[in-house]
Amino acid sequence: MLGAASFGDWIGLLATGLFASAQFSNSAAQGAAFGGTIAVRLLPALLLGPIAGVFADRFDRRYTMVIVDLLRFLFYGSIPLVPLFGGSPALTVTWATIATFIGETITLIWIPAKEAAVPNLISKSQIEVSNQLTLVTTYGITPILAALGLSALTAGVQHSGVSLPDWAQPVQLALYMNALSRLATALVVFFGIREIGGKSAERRAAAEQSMSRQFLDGWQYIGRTPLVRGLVLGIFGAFAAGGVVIGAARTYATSLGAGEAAFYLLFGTIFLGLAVGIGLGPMIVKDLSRRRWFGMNIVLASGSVMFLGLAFHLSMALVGALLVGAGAGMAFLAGTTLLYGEVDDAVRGRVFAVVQIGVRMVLLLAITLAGLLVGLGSSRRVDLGAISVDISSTRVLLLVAGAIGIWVGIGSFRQMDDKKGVPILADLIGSVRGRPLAPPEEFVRTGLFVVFEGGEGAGKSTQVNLLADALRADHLDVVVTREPGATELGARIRGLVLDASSHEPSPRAEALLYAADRAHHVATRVRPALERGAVVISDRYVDSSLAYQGAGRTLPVQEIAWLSSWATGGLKPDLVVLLDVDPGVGLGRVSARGVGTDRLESESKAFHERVRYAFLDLAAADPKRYLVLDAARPAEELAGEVAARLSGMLAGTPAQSAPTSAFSKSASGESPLEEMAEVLDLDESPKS
Ligand SMILES: Nc1ncnc2c1ncn2[C@@H]1O[C@H](COP(=O)(O)OP(=O)(O)OP(=O)(O)O)[C@@H](O)[C@H]1O
Ligand SMILES: Cc1cn([C@H]2C[C@H](O)[C@@H](COP(=O)(O)O)O2)c(=O)[nH]c1=O
Repeated sequence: MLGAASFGDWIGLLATGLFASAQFSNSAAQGAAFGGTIAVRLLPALLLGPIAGVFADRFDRRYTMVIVDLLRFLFYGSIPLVPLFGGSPALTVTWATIATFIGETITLIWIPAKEAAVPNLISKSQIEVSNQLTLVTTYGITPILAALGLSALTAGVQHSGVSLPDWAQPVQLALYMNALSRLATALVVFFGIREIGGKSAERRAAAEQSMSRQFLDGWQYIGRTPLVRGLVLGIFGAFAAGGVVIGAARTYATSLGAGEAAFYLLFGTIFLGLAVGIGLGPMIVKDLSRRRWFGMNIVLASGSVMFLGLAFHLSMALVGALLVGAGAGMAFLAGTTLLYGEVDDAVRGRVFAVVQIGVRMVLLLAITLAGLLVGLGSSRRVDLGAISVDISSTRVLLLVAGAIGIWVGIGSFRQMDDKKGVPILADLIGSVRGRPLAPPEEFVRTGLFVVFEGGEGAGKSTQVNLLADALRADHLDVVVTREPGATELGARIRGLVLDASSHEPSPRAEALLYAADRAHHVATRVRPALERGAVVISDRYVDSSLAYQGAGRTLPVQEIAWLSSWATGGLKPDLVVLLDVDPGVGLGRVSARGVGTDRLESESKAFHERVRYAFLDLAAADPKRYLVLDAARPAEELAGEVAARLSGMLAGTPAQSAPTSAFSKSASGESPLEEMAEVLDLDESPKS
């Protein structure tokens, strides 16, 4: 219904302009009448806008919408009637202007009432889709349909040769359509959407205040609520970027050496981008945090404005314009969706009134200012060998506006980020793939988390024990643990995944079992120990899943990474010691133990080769966090290297400042770790 009404509005906007200009035969008067009527249609936003929101919050929204629509039906419907009753062209245009002005003025009361009512009708999860639908129909489909419909009507009548009576000319019909669409909306809202009516206790209480108090309260609410303030400013920023491009488009097209058609092409491409962004954006980013997406889109729109400033070919400019539109559209969608969800019902009307008026003002101002500035500036052609570029005031303006926009975008991203610490690009890529990254679980981590990784028989347990003994010898709080099987639940999971006699789990089930063991292990053993400041030494952790289930079983490594990150709440080790050994050597050590092999140890040589190289790749990707050791070397030498690396890391941790610490000196004047490190005459500086 709203789509139909929006169609009526757009067709009405065009028709009123055409209707006014058709009253004159002189082309200058026609132009003035067309432009003047359209300007009048936009002007009321500036005049009545600020108090329109108060109406939406103060009075029953259903009645407000119905009364406004009935009035619009009467005013818009009266416009084509004036000449029918013998009105002169001057009177007709005057009345068209007055009726349009009144109609548009009261529309400003209708819009916030509608915007404020919608979130009460649908669930939070449906808000974005509903917004998408509204924005695409209002700004994408219906204006195009209106323009096409009107021209088809006019052309159809001209070609048919039928002479229609004065009251049934295409423009008149369009105006009746505009009026009737309003009557239809009034009837639907009154009879069909009764839920919009009534007022919450909060709104009833607020209505006791004076209108001016309510008006001020609305502004104060925006000012003191950081999220709402950030959203409102961000939305304005995105529209300012779009406005600057539109305002500068004509001279910009000339600077590209392209003609008048390029201007229309750029203009149209921005709107195409807007529609694409609003229509497809949510489908692409899926569950990405909307707060993050909002800031990212402002940066995208502004960055694209800068790109336009540098583009030297029309094809580049079109890509830039498409991205400006897409960024602005997606920012607007994310912003309004967040506003719908975050703003209380009692002030929603006022906040949305500020947004809708602000957006119009910013757009108008940006277009006008940009037009003015590019008009004032001059241009110089620079030859760069094969290509020559126009360095004009237009381009400088685009670069400056883009840079300011990026600054605003980064600011709003920082202010609203709800996933602090989660890398932006990885989060975006993960979301596009359907697995957004989770923010790390918050906890005060004072201990140190050390993990030993490697293939079968690499010597992990041996090194874990050597390190733990050295630390314990100095009465440090040390927790030795392993995966899978460190907890009671984990022990049962270990039996399920490793027992060669039990049914073999499918690769995905195996990955989930390891993840389940890890989730429980981290929650019940690792985190509590790290919280109290202990040194936690684990025999295997996340990398084992990446290597065995990812590379070994050839499951997608990113999916395993996401699963593990979810299971651990993002907990990463401080140090991973990778004991690298040829699988043949490691498996030889395992079989030499003479206790048989488990299900994974029995896997093929190729499987274990893949596992080995996956471990090495992981270490190469993050060398600061890893210590890679050749596990074919004697166990004591390896322990010495681990000790040397660790002693550097323990400095400054609570463990070190404990009354008895790894650094408390023995009779020889050295701590146990230092003594271990001295086995190989190693210094204490961290190595990778
Ligand atoms: N550096 C080393 N050089 C030679 N043998 C070693 C070395 N380190 C450990 N070993 C021996 O290799 C065997 C396997 O060692 P360990 O149990 O520590 O390996 P692991 O990596 O924990 O094995 P798994 O993968 O089965 O858990 C043991 O018998 C151990 O004594
Ligand atoms: C944590 C983890 C382990 N595995 C495999 C690796 C080994 O074959 C066994 C664990 O036995 P260990 O000899 O006691 O180290 O499980 C795995 O495939 N995925 C994992 O996440």
